[in-house]
Amino acid sequence: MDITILYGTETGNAEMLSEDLQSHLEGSHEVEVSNLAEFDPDGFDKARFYIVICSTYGDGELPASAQPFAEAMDARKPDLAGIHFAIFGMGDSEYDETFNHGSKRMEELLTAHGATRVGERLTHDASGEDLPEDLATDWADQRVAEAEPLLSAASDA
Ligand SMILES: Cc1cc2nc3c(=O)[nH]c(=O)nc-3n(C[C@H](O)[C@H](O)[C@H](O)COP(=O)(O)O)c2cc1C
Repeated sequence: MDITILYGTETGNAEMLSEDLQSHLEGSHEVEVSNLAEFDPDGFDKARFYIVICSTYGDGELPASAQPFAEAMDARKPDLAGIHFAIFGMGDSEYDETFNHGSKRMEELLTAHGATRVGERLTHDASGEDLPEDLATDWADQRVAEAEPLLSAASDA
C-alpha cells in the first residue's frame, strides 16, 4: 500500500516518530513522510493511506508546523471524501485540561472536510512510561491492516 505519514510538530518529537514509523513500514509498503507545513491540502490522494502524527502546544493548540495547513484547509475547504487516515497524538498529561487537544483538533479538521478515520486515535503521554515508537508501531500495523481492504475496495469501485 502507498502510505503518506504527515506530521505536525513544534520541537521535533512527531517528526522523529514519523521517521521511525517510515523505517518500520517501508519493508512492506511505499512510505513518504511530509511535514504538514509543506503539505498542500489539495494534494490528498484517495489511493494513499494517511497516517497523521500531531502534537499539542500552547493551550491545547495545534503545533506550529500544523497551523499553516489548518489555515489552508479553512480557506480552501478541500473535499476529502474517500480519503482514509489514522491519527496518533502526542501530548503531556501535565496539561490535563488540554491533553492531546492538538491531535483532537486535527482529527476534527480532517473529518469535517469528509475524510474517514480508520481505527481510534491513539494518544502518547510524554509524562507516561511508554516511548512513542513502542506504542505507535503496533498501532500503525493494525491501522494499515484495516485500511488495506478499504483502499482496495475503493480502487475496484
Ligand atoms: C510550551 C508547551 C506547551 C504544551 N502544551 C500542551 C498541551 O496543551 N497539551 C498537551 O497534551 N501537551 C502539551 N505539550 C506537550 C507536547 O505536546 C509534547 O511534549 C509532545 O511530545 C511534543 O511533540 P513535538 O516535539 O512533535 O511538538 C506542551 C509542551 C510545551 C513545551
